[in-house]
Amino acid sequence: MRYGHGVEAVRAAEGELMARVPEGALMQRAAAGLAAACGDVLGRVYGARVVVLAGSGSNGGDALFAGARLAKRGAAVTAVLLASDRTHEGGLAALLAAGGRAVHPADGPAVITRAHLVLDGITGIGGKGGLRPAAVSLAEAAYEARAAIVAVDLPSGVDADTGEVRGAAVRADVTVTFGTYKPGLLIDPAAGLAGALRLVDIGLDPYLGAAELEALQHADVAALLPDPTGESDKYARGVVGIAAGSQRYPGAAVLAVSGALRAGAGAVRYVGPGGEAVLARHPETLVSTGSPHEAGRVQAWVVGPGLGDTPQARTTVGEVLDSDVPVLVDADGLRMLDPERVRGRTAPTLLTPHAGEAAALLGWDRADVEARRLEAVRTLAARFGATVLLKGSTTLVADPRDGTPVRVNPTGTAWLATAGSGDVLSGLTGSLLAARLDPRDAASVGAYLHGLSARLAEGPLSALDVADTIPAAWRNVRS
Ligand SMILES: NC(=O)C1=CN([C@@H]2O[C@H](COP(=O)(O)OP(=O)(O)OC[C@H]3O[C@@H](n4cnc5c(N)ncnc54)[C@H](OP(=O)(O)O)[C@@H]3O)[C@@H](O)[C@H]2O)[C@@H](O)CC1
Ligand SMILES: Nc1ncnc2c1ncn2[C@@H]1O[C@H](COP(=O)(O)OP(=O)(O)O)[C@@H](O)[C@H]1O
Ligand SMILES: [K+]
Repeated sequence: MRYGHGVEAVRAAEGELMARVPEGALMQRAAAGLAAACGDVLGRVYGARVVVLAGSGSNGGDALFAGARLAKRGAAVTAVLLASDRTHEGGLAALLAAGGRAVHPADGPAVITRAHLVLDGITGIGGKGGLRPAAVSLAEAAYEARAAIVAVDLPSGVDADTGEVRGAAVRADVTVTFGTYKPGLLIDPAAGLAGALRLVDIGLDPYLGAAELEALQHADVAALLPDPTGESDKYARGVVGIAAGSQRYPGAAVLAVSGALRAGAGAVRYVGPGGEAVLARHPETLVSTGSPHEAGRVQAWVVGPGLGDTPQARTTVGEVLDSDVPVLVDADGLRMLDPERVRGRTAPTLLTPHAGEAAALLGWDRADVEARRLEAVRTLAARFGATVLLKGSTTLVADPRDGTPVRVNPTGTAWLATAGSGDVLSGLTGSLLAARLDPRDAASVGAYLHGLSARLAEGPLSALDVADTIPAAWRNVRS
């Protein structure tokens, strides 16, 4: 598991640790890890041209001390001092003593153009808002130069706690972060500016407290995957009911059923007008045309994909919500969903909106949901008393229980932004719910396998390709 903590938790942990170690020790640990990472990026430190963009805080201090270490190893290091009267004194002295030099920001672009590596030490967890004008031109010069850009702790200009980017920000190739991952490194749009992540242990772990975010890794997913045992029959493995599709969108039914069948359901019951299309593709499906409560016993329901917005669709959603098994509500099922109705359910509910659907449920603009995903997903979970999986370039899963870390999905590719891939996710996740995974686990394992399937499919893909690659993703996680 990868854990993430917000700025307050990091500052508190740093405070406790600093009281136990000699002054400056933490910064030296950070700088040592940073210099080692720069060495790896450069390949050869001796003779390399390195530029340190040094802001006025400790982030600049880290970068200057790392610059000093690189200078001692034979790099030509130039620091651009963004606030020359407030530069970290110890860091600057160390750099100068190691043979580095310092220049005014006006001279920055010229040295950046010739650099092999630019260290972004403008702001870290103390940064507020986007980059200020003097820093913007340096960040642009770095982006245009051929240098590798290594961000110190965070790409400067992003919001460490939320992943928001409210103005100009550094676009890094690598971010070397200290002690723990910050939310802004894991959640888009900021995460998209961080490049490859590298965590340096500075000894904070014992003081960090409960995580705010978690990202499952292969081993965590492997431990959660439901495998049939020798005793299992199809009912024990879980029967999933799918109420999806319409005359107009029968494909959504096929896709949701595909996702469910590929994710190990013992059986799939399909209810709705898409039965013919479903059977043509998946003859193993148990199809009925009546209403959900006439369909036979299931261990979980998926309702919504391609359902349309008719009175019949509403009745279907209502009936499914009346059931006493876990329910996943997606797409059209999310229209006009009543929070009290969802809160009143006796079994868990999992909502899987994309940003547009989340915006409609929240009464926000879609752009605000995309900019403030963490807040959006938490607000929805609290309002509906349900687990919420918010889809998009970063998929998040929030649980209504207080203090439960939000899960961030680390897999996926932008190729997933293809019509119908969300329908596959709903079927896949429904199967996991039917296999009796807790809704938060079902949602995060579902998103993980979905994203991994898309990656394994490599390149352009259709929604059915994603479904067809789920078994390969399952094996990949197990291997
Ligand atoms: N504490 C520890 O033990 C350890 C901390 N560590 C390191 O310290 C970092 C945190 O350091 P920090 O608290 O000094 O804040 P930091 O990120 O440097 O930024 C604050 C400065 O930036 C300025 N500034 C703000 N916004 C700005 C903007 N938009 N554009 C430009 N400038 C802006 C602001 O100036 P002001 O607003 O006062 O003008 C202020 O001076 C942390 O990320 C990690 O790298 C590691 O060494 C491990 C041990
Ligand atoms: N830029 C992106 N990067 C990664 N995954 C994405 C991106 N955009 C969308 N996705 C994923 O693609 C899927 C699209 O689902 P959805 O929006 O419901 O589409 P549809 O309704 O067409 O099925 C979701 O799993 C979502 O997380
Ligand atoms: K930085």
